[in-house]
Amino acid sequence: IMSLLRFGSVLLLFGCSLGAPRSFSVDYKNDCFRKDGEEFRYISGSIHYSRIPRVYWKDRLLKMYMAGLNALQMYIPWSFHEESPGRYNFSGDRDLGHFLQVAQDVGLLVILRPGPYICAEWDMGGLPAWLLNKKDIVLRTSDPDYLAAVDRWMGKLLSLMKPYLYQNGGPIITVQVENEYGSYFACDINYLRHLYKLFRSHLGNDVVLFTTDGPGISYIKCGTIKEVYATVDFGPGVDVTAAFEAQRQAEPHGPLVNSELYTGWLDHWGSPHFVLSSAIVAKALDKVLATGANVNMYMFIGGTTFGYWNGANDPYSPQPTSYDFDAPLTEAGDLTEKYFAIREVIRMYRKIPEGPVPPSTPKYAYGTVVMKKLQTISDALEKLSFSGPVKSEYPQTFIELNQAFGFVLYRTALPVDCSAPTPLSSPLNGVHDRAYVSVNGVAVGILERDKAITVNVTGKAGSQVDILVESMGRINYGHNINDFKGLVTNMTLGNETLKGWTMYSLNIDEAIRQGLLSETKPTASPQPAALSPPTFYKGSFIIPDCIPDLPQDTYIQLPKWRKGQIWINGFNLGRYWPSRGPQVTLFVPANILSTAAPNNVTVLELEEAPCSSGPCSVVFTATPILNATVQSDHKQHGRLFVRDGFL
Ligand SMILES: CCCCNC(=S)N1C[C@H](O)[C@@H](O)[C@@H](O)[C@H]1CO
Repeated sequence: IMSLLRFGSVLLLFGCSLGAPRSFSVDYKNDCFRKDGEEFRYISGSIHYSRIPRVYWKDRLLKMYMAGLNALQMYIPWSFHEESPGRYNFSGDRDLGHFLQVAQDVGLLVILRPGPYICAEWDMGGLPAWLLNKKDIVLRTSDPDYLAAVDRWMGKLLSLMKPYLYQNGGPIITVQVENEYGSYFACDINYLRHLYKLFRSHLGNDVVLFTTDGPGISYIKCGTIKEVYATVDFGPGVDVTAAFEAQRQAEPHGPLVNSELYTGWLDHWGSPHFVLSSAIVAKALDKVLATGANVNMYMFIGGTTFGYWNGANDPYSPQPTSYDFDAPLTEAGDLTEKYFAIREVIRMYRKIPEGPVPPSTPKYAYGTVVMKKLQTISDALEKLSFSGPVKSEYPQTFIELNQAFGFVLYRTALPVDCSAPTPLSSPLNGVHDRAYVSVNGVAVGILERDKAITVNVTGKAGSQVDILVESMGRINYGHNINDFKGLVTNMTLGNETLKGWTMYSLNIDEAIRQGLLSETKPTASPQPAALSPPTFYKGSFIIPDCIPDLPQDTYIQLPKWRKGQIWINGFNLGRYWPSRGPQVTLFVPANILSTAAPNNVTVLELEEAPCSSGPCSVVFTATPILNATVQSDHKQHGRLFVRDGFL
């Protein structure tokens, strides 16, 4: 008997139990989930590992656990892990397995949302841009080329996920198929059925699969199949009873689930920063929990969309670098009044863990860093274009030039003398998404998708016309997610179509990593101009290693700069656009800073840096600014105020 007891205790030590095997299922009889045979309700929060540095995953997850959550909900952005076909990346900040292990160590179960499409204000809703190599691909359908890529990706991903299923000893209790498919135009039930069979083939028959759709029959009709448990999502202000009645139309029995109770909302460049009061969120959470329903709060922490990863809404409206979402934990993981208000609501429904909540991280104001002018994009072409120039009669798109993100330089020449200002246009609004136009190295204007399709140019025949085109992020929701970038239609000068193009695919990130950009000899004090050709600037600062606790998190602000991209020690921090707002500062996580060497700051200013009137600088401050006044030329999104019922 002693040896049996000893053996049993060893098994328990390793999380096995001599009793019933680990199980998680839907109990249709009692309208609930069951975990290991016991009734179970999840109170969950969304966190995107792809928007938080790996070093901070445990801090954020602990804060979520201490708020009283028993689960987290996470997306897997396909493009984050397969940037080109067959080249997978699951390391460092993309180490999915490590994130799942930390979640389990902290004591959080996992609601996995692997897509293949995820929306999430992520470029093309998480779908990799290289799918657009097939120009007429119909994404999120039974398109054979799309499904072949999905089968390969899901074969790789779901095989990695299987050991992390709850039944197999891991934290994953449920897996979502697709994402709000009922909101998509295609309504291709065979596609959903294909995904169902694909998920079952890799994950087995035990794991609970579910779908999520808006709380209405119009969404549920095309978003659900009988083999997969249907859930709904809705924000504060939506009538809870009506929303769950909609779910009951698809699932007369089984647990009630709100998969996305919005705690805030997304931002767009040029629109006011969205905030939602703690009282509204707490009241909405209480109403949902009072029904006995399961709930996931979207977002519990939003984090940062680093690099070029952000998406856009349609009509074309790209989202900013910050994904703060006015969530209970700020972009930097700081505790807010909303965090504690939510915690008090949860306390009414389940025991809250005892003990200290990990504190907000200190922020350090490293101060001003003087910036020196480097080369313009046009001057540095041979350093930036690793693949060299491509010539063709008509402009090619980013994808045709084998580029997914960032910038491409399109070069041509004036075919005739333009002594009078002559319109250079994209008559079909084909600049995707913003273009910076120079003639013989002099900036002459900006073209912008849906906003500005013409600039006037002058110059002699043969003058060099440089058009730097910037992708601002692919549409991630709705009919037009197959969002090609670059000059996607022809350009005209006057009434003539411009022909004879030389295009440079630019790998700026690699050029900066290799330190290829050089300073330029200071020219005679340039006249202050309203616009300059896209130009690099560089500065550096030392963080002394004798100050305890440094480096710490910080924010970077660029006073009087207009729009561009920032790299710190080669890490692509994201886009800045203080001239449009609402975001003015960018979060700088401590892990990209160093006390062992000077910290290099590289800025690509696309419009005009405040450097012509003397030394220019950037500033590292301790406080974020996400709600600056914005240009009011931006309309809000109907769906935002209609579907999600915000007050
Ligand atoms: C303006 C249209 C927004 C569409 N997206 C909506 S409703 N959302 C639902 C979607 O499932 C989620 O990924 C997020 O994209 C969320 C908004 O944060």
